[in-house]
Amino acid sequence: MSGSMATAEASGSDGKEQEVDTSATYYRLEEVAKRNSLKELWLVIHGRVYDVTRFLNEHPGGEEVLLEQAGVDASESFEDVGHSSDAREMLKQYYIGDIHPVRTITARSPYAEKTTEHCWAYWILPIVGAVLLGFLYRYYTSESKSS
Ligand code: HEM
Repeated sequence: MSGSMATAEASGSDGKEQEVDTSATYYRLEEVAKRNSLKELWLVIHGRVYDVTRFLNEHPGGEEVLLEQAGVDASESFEDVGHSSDAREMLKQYYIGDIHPVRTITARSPYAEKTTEHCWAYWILPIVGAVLLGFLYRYYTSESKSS
């Protein structure tokens, strides 16, 4: 936690460069999804992006399982296998960046709320208009009857 915050703070000032061991690179899920072949194979485990292209032949679990998870979030499959701590240690070698945090947040709530607001406006305006027209119609018809 504090590590990533330090990175974010330091990335703005050039003087602190030596203190920053990992300047975070962010990828979007769409970018990861494009690397889904034997030529180039990326996958996501717990929000981190791994380029496992050169690991395919070396994976003790075989390249087939990695191909199945190519370009997608493989966190669940990775955990289901119960990989050893050695395997987790190996992840570091293939780490290339993180999944973009902003996109994940905006994709969930604020946009969804906005669309509902729009829907309401689209519904309410015609209804209010129709009710007003109804009243006007009744007003005029009752007036013409009484006269
Ligand atoms: C970069 C990511 C990965 C690394 C570094 C990695 C590493 C390893 C290692 C070192 C082993 C040997 C057993 C162990 O030490 O736990 C292993 C086995 C295995 N892995 Fe992975 N793995 C990765 C991703 C995956 C993924 C995404 C799957 C998807 C299902 C997977 C499925 C398996 C299976 C089925 C085995 C065989 C387990 C067994 O023989 O008991 N691995 N992996």
